[in-house]
Amino acid sequence: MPIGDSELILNPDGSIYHLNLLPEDIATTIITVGDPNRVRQVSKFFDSIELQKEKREFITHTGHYQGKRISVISTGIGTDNIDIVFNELDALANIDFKTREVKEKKIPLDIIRIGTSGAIQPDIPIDSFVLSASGIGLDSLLHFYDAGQVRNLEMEKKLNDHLGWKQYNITPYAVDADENLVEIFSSNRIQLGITATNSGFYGPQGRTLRLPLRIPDFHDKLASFSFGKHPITNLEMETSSMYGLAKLHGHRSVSLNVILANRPTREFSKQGYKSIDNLIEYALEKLIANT
Ligand SMILES: O=P(O)(O)O[C@H]1O[C@H](CO)[C@@H](O)[C@H]1O
Ligand SMILES: O=c1cc[nH]c(=O)[nH]1
Repeated sequence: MPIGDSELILNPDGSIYHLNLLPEDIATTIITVGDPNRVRQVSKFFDSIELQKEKREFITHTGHYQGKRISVISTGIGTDNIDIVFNELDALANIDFKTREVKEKKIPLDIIRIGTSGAIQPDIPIDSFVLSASGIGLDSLLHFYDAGQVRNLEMEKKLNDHLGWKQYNITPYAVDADENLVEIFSSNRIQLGITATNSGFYGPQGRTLRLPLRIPDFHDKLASFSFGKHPITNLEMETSSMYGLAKLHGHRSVSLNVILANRPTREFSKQGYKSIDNLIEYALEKLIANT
């Protein structure tokens, strides 16, 4: 049955509603960044840029880097935006916009986040890199999808028992990164860890400026949890939902983050742009060497 006009929304030029893109505009390798200005920071490394489009906070550049076609797209902040970006990217790849039917032969995408984050372990240096082996969702996005088959239910159970946050109506979900992409982007330059994703930057990451917080031992509870080889290392706002929605759609996803803040030591990077540049170069190098 064709997907209705109110569900798959196309603009008058045939492009998808929020991303403003046509199916041919995207590569199958996609870098996502939160900050729209970071799109330029990535594409400045490309040998050529064939397409630049934007709408709202969603800027896309598609080009070639050492012979590989790559798209870089800004998601803006938060898992609510990840819901839009991942559903619309999948639609671009796997729904026929003319018939409004899901295509029989699916195209898998590789989606790599180059983001920024705050460490919750004191020994993770500012400006270092963390690769999220798993994402823990303190947000609620994945609870709206039938996602049991892609969640790490064993980790979820152990985590929920450890946190005891049902009293605050918080029931985290957990999803692992794509194993092959973890291998491709691993090296001694990047630390693997479990990333906790939440729906805000202040209270939801245990920050207080003027408002008192409800969970007094928020960081300690998260930082004292580990599963398998990794503790929870860092907090940011996209990874858990990326992993969930990528897996549900049959895509591969991995999240790489520069540590800009160390919450226990209360430090913040003084060279954020440069450190992000370093992670972009690292990610592009790994992409070319391995895919
Ligand atoms: O730098 P980006 O990729 O946006 O990532 C981090 O920075 C934003 C908050 O400042 C959130 O999106 C968080 O996940
Ligand atoms: O502490 C931080 C730093 C960057 N991004 C976040 O979401 N949190």
